[in-house]
Amino acid sequence: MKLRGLYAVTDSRLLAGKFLSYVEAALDGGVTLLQYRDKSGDESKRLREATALLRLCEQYKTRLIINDDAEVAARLGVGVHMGQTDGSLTDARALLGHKAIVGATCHGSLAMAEKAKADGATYLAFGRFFNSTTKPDAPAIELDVLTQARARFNMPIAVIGGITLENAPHLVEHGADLLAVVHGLFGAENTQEVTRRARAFNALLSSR
Ligand SMILES: Cc1ncc(COP(=O)(O)OP(=O)(O)O)c(N)n1
Ligand SMILES: Cc1ncsc1CCOP(=O)(O)O
Ligand SMILES: [Mg+2]
Repeated sequence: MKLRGLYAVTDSRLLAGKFLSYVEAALDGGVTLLQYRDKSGDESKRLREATALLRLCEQYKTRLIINDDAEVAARLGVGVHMGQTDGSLTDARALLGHKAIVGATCHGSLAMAEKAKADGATYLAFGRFFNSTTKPDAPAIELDVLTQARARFNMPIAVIGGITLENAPHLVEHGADLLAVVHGLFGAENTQEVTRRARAFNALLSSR
């Protein structure tokens, strides 16, 4: 599967009061994958918001990914992103079927990436590469991991953590396919700026 471009990741706190308008602005600028990431633990809210995002994604022909929760992904017929403590990747793959996008957090570990590949991951996610206001405590990793991963894996590689339009070119040069971004995309003053940033992130990946 060819997966390359901007991977927009939502954040319920950052997007409070402007959730759908900011997501639609990003979709308008071009989004390869949209991840619904909500850590509130409010299940009915999660299902309601994810359903609203699915409608928008259908309109813009974008693939929706649910963070952490393979059951919700199965209910909606979309993909899932699984962290190291979010349950079994093999089970998620079995639940969602062979066509679904199943992403896996590998932090900075090639061994985790090998296992994720063997367990049926669609893409491998590495990070955090830079300081992140969204998840400051995520383990920091070096750019060198990306170089090694690119040389070893012939499958889509997502990168995450403090990515901005200024630092993203380094990640693309080192082999990233998907730029997974929260604050660097949605931490904008207005919807026009979100759209401009989405276009600019995509331009970094389309020129190579
Ligand atoms: C694309 C992408 N990469 C990594 C993560 C982080 O997943 P995880 O380690 O499970 O942490 P949380 O996001 O659940 O806090 C991600 N969500 N997306
Ligand atoms: C979920 C996650 N995992 C590692 S860093 C991160 C947060 C990404 O958000 P931001 O792009 O704002 O740093
Ligand atoms: Mg998780």
